[in-house]
Amino acid sequence: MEKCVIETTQLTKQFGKTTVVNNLSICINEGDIFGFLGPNGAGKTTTIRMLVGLIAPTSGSAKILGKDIQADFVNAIQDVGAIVENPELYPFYTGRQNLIHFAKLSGDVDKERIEEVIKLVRLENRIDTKVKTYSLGMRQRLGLAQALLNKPKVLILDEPTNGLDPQGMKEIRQIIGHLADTEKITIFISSHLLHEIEQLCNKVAIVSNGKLIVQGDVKSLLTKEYQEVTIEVSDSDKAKHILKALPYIQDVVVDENKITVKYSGDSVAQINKALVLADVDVTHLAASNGNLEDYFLELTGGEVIA
Ligand SMILES: Nc1ncnc2c1ncn2[C@@H]1O[C@H](COP(=O)(O)OP(=O)(O)OP(=O)(O)O)[C@@H](O)[C@H]1O
Repeated sequence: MEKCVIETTQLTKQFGKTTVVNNLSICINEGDIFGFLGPNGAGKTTTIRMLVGLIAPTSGSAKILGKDIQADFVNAIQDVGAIVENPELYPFYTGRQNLIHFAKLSGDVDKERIEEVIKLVRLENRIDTKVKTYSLGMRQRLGLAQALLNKPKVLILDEPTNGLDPQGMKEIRQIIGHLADTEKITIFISSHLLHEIEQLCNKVAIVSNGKLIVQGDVKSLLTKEYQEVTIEVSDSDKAKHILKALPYIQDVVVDENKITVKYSGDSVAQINKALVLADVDVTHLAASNGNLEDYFLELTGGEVIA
């Protein structure tokens, strides 16, 4: 079996009588972009705080590159870069001055590495302006640059796109994807956004109420076997009859003049064509994501993941 770069074994954290992380056992392999997915309050941040040694587990253990976080903290953490909560940055320094400051603190970071990380997070254009003028996305990218200074083999990121607009989210996703590809960094990323994990990660663990629900390949766990489209038509009874006869249709549900169709493959155009050829006017046609969210509700026992 492949070795785990990050491994938790029955990791548990209780605050008073409340169990926030409950017997969590997960394994992240080298080169994974691993999504740690769960609704707000599922215990993601608490897990990450244990992974980076900010708090101690109540029981169980966590290892990074085979080294135990509790028993061998300094060695376990030496190849880890992390952003937990908001990165601490100095607003009256420029981005570059912040990086120089953090490089000095960590000791053995040379000037070339500072230039490299600026490029990796795509902040070349704004690196010499003060951080107080940065957008949230730019601050996150500077935080990421700081986490990269020591050339980590493992990056642990707690909701790095939280609060960003869609463009800012996309930039962070692109940067993270690029880091995994070119720098060969294994990445652990928490999120409550299903679509984000779907777009970015190859592996996923889904947590709810501190418990692992399932872990595995994103493709096999999150990708639907069928797609869904809603159609509005002039004659829904006739449309239903026609659609049900088509080989790639899995299900047809009629609600007045609105029809929800589950279909396999790439057949929206064919669905449209079949209806039009049978003289059914299609007044509206829209792809929907309904099932994925339904699937999640099922998995998390009714808790919504956006
Ligand atoms: N120090 C603490 N003392 C008591 N309860 C805590 C503490 N830290 C976290 N909790 C509780 O543990 C639960 C899980 O919190 P955690 O922040 O780990 O969840 P999360 O999945 O990261 O969600 P979010 O995205 O909302 O931060 C929450 O109910 C929270 O109130």
